[in-house]
Amino acid sequence: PGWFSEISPMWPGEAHSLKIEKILFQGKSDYQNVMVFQSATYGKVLVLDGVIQLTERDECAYQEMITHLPLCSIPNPKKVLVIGGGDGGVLREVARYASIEKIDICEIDKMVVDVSKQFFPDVAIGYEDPRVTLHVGDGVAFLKAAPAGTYDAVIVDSSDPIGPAKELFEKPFFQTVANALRPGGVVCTQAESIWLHMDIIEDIVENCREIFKGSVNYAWTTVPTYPSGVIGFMLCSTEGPAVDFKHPVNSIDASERSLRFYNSEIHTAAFCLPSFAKKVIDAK
Ligand SMILES: NCCCN[C@H]1CC[C@H](NCCCN)CC1
Repeated sequence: PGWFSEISPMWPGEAHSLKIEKILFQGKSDYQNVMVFQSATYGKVLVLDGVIQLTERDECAYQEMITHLPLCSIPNPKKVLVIGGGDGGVLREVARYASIEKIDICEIDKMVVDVSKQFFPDVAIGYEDPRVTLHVGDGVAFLKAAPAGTYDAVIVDSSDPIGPAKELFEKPFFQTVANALRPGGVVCTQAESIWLHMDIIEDIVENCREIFKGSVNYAWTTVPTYPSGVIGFMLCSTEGPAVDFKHPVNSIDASERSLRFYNSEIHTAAFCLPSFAKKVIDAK
């Protein structure tokens, strides 16, 4: 009955719309409004505070890229932490690595976990892996409590800076991530759109260059149902064994036939930027 339009002050003057077939869930958690609807052409859709988080049709692009860009850049990931990502899609991708022994996830909103398990079983399947431990709480506090050097990789699968994820875009958070990573450990964060948020990206790159003394790179990919049709990622490593994000040392795509989006060529291509973005990001 009608259309859902994603109107937000974060992308003024534009709105992507999806045709609604049926609204399946509407609720309000302690943190945000949660909605699920069946769309006409993108499968089921998860919306938080009016912002599209994922659709069944294109979630593979985001979940696979945010996971395999960092994890294919280090030889043998063993301990991985996911901040956010309550829908479970990143967990599904992390679970593909046999070398991994422990997967921690810290999601602030339990309703996101429960709603994903109920309406997006192919995404929430990530929770079924025995290596996964779910912590419901604030990611900043969780990281502060983690012993220094605990993780090989941290993946920050956050929503946008307006709402519960606001502090996941600020400098103190990046410092806590760096402390929780081993030398040569890697972090990958959701880093907005080069078409919409060059100012936010500029600040994030500047903060990351000051905190992460290994390599700092920006990658991007296409997700049709995110505003401007693209989403980016910050890939950073701490001082220690060198990490070359642009040339994967892991070829997960060779063994994983069920990958719908990620492959080692698109891994390398993801770091190629248009000139207007290169000028800002490489200059930092
Ligand atoms: N596991 C999927 C979580 C989705 N993360 C975010 C959801 C909001 C989305 N807004 C994009 C705003 C324009 N850059 C970014 C990804």
